[in-house]
Amino acid sequence: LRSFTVMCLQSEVPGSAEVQTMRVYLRVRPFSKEELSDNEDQGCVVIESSQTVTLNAPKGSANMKSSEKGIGVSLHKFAFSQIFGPETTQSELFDLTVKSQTHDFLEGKNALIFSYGVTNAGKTYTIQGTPQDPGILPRVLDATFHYSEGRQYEGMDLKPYLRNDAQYLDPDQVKQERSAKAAIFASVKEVREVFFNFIFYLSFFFFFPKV
Ligand SMILES: Nc1ncnc2c1ncn2[C@@H]1O[C@H](COP(=O)(O)OP(=O)(O)OP(=O)(O)O)[C@@H](O)[C@H]1O
Repeated sequence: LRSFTVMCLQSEVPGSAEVQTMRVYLRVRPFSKEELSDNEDQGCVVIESSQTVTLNAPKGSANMKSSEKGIGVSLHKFAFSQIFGPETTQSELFDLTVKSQTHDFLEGKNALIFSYGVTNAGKTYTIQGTPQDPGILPRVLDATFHYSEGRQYEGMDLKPYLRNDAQYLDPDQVKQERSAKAAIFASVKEVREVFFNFIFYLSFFFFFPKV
């Protein structure tokens, strides 16, 4: 059964260090034309309700063979926070799963999202998507940039520190930072001028080699 992806979403509960919430979603992708022509659609994944699914072992599979011999069962029922069928669009999936967590994340709460499934299940399509049909990641980035519009800190007295922290600078430190920045820009300008002069002389000799 190569046609489904499981997506887990774990987020922090405000005001509690210990209690964690985890939601597990199932997405069943449509069969491709090649899979349909290979008769892979055997009704193995049956969505019973928005939260329960029944999996029937495919014909000829080890699971089916052992159940025919009376060992084990060929039918399994699973429950999920929510199940999304093959008709679900990228935007519907985002709106119904990650959207509210994105808002919480932007307000400072931690969240973890991961997808799980066998090869060809649709993990990349779900997380990354295509330029025409973006997945969760570009949609979260889009929401993040929209959220940060008009919220940028205009002051110059904050400096990134380590991986995810910032230091406040006093007025003297701000002055030092400004002069260090000016020195960097001046050296870049100098390098650029030397480079352009070099290109100019090179093209001059190329066009007038005998001068
Ligand atoms: N919901 C969907 N609608 C339409 N096509 C889909 C959907 N999900 C996946 N596909 C298509 O199914 C194929 C397999 O999907 P994808 O590459 O995302 O699988 P994967 O789980 O990332 O595989 P792998 O683990 O091998 O990288 C791709 O051609 C993809 O475009």
